Amino acid sequence: MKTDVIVIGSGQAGIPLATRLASANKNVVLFERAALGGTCTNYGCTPTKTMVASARAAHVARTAGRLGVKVIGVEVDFPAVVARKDAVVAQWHEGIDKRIADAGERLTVIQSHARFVGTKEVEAGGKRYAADTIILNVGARPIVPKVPGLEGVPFLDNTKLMALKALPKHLLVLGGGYIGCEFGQMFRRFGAEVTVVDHHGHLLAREDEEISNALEEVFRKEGISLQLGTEVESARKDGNDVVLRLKSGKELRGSHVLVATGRRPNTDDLGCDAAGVKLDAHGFIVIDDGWATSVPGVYAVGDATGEPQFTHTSWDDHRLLYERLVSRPSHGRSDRVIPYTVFTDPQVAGVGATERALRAKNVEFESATMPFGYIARALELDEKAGTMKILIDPKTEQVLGARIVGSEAGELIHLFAALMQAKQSVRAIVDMEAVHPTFTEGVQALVMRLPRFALKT
Ligand SMILES: Cc1cc2nc3c(=O)[nH]c(=O)nc-3n(C[C@H](O)[C@H](O)[C@H](O)COP(=O)(O)OP(=O)(O)OC[C@H]3O[C@@H](n4cnc5c(N)ncnc54)[C@H](O)[C@@H]3O)c2cc1C
Ligand SMILES: NC(=O)c1ccc[n+]([C@@H]2O[C@H](COP(=O)([O-])OP(=O)(O)OC[C@H]3O[C@@H](n4cnc5c(N)ncnc54)[C@H](O)[C@@H]3O)[C@@H](O)[C@H]2O)c1
Repeated sequence: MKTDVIVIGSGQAGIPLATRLASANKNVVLFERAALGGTCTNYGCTPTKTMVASARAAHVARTAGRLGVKVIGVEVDFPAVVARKDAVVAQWHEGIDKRIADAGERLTVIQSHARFVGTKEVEAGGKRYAADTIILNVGARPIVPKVPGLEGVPFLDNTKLMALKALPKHLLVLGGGYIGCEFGQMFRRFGAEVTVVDHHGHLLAREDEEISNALEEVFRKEGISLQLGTEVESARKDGNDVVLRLKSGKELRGSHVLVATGRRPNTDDLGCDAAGVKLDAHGFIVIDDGWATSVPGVYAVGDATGEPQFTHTSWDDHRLLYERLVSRPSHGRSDRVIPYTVFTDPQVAGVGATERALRAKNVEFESATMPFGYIARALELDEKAGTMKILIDPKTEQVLGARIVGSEAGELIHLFAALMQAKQSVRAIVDMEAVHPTFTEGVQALVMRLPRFALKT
């Protein structure tokens, strides 16, 4: 069958590209081998942030005494938490189904695995489909680290953990990155014992030390055990327990293990060789600044490209690639800033470079830091944990990087992201009147800690 456009994968870029192209009178075939909506909707952002909200409610109730409110007997109804999560995911599915229906007859959705059998030809469900334009939005899946014995214990990934019917007694988390931190704190707040193990010396290894430290302090206070800078040598099952043996000889015993050690692209079963689509050494699809692969007319978007693995990045890939496909000018991958947020409590949000990265490249910078607890709003709400950091270019006053660990950090970081995208001086934040009492006042105070913006006598 010949069509105008083939989209493989219904992730954060695949569905909007397929539906918008169909609405623009292209005949589109969208292939999806699992649930429509991909990782974010089914096993990622939507379910986790829904469950994080329940975990926070439990935490706020348990600690309400600090605000002079007595709460007696906080109990987490884990099946109810899971049911609420499933209901929110179902609500998203309704939205996806409507969007696909609204795209009309030009869009055909085929629930099947698709793989290349030629340059511009794919096979799915025993049939062949060809198109001049093919878009790959195949996403990624968990990496299973080479730990002897791990394959033999029934370890969990993010999908399996969220499908549990009962709360684990003691969750061992392998990996202290995004998933390890979000799930680790969430399950601790639900009432499980939690131990996080990472071979790096800090949680969120890519961050500057003081950023990781701020989160580690909170985790330790909440009773999460951190085993950092240590290798897991082997794993084994012992009765109902799972045991991780560390290189030091120490053994960690838990009821369940979550593996959260990064995600690899879903390209090993895509038949890229048959098409001549080039992959890098880790299996990521090699693309140019305009999402074009090594085969003219074949594009790739989202997690499988090796760009930062975020929903907003994949969605933005769709927005910018669509403009190119309909011959409207658009900027490329390199001309955008990508903010991010780890949805722990406090959140950890960032944009641009870390100090470590700037130093490694010998880039000149000025920096300022400020504890989050200095903010009036933080004091009033008793949300004092965290810290903030800004790095600017001394010549242009533009932001090179910013990090916020604190309440609503994921909202606040956009102040810096917008300035960076507009390539404007951070002076705008000094000159802006910030409403009192808001967290944004604290962001302004952070910027005014840079000596050039300090109040003068
Ligand atoms: C637990 C967790 C929490 C997360 N939380 C956040 C968050 O809070 N914020 C954020 O920005 N990001 C978050 N992410 C990351 C985010 O989910 C992804 O970056 C996002 O979903 C983008 O994915 P994508 O569009 O590249 O592809 P995906 O959404 O992964 O979709 C790819 C689709 O392609 C299908 N597919 C693959 N190969 C084939 C094939 N050959 N044929 C047919 N179909 C195929 C797959 O079944 C899948 O449905 C989280 C991820 C996880 C795992
Ligand atoms: N809030 C969000 O935006 C969000 C939430 C969840 C996931 N995600 C995305 O999903 C991606 C994958 O998340 P992730 O947490 O799996 O990966 P990650 O890259 O964030 O963290 C993986 C961690 O595992 C550690 N690690 C790797 N191998 C190990 C081993 N053998 N033993 C011990 N530790 C080991 C690494 O040092 C690292 O700290 C993230 O990078 C992110 O892009 C985003």
